[in-house]
Amino acid sequence: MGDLPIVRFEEKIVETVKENPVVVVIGETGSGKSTQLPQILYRRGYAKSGIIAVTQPRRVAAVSVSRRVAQEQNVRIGEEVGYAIRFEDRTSEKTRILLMECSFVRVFSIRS
Ligand SMILES: Nc1ncnc2c1ncn2[C@@H]1O[C@H](COP(=O)(O)OP(=O)(O)OP(=O)(O)O)[C@@H](O)[C@H]1O
Repeated sequence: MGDLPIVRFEEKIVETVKENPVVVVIGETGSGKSTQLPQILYRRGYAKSGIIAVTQPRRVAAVSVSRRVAQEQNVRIGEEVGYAIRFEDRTSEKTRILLMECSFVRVFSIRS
């Protein structure tokens, strides 16, 4: 989605992430924070030694955003892009962008 507002700030975001352990990105609803930020970090190599984890407040949002990201990456869910919600783990060894519901984060980090 090259025309989403966040894409214009890619260089600034990457630069800021490089220099700071915690970065807060504020943007309008639909500006691309959930779908584009993980893809920006992914193409800049941030998943080489781990997983880019994205939290969503609700299960349905975790599934929907992961579907969107998988579609944009042209992969199937459970491959490079997956999601983990209660009672459903659609990840694999290949997964590098992981969408999860907030309440699942603790369980997942204990399990990994
Ligand atoms: N599953 C989907 N199917 C179709 N379009 C989608 C889907 N998910 C997101 N989009 C589109 O991609 C754009 C970016 O969505 P994204 O969720 O990344 O925005 P956001 O900045 O995280 O919004 P919010 O602050 O509401 O979470 C939106 O304009 C939306 O229309």
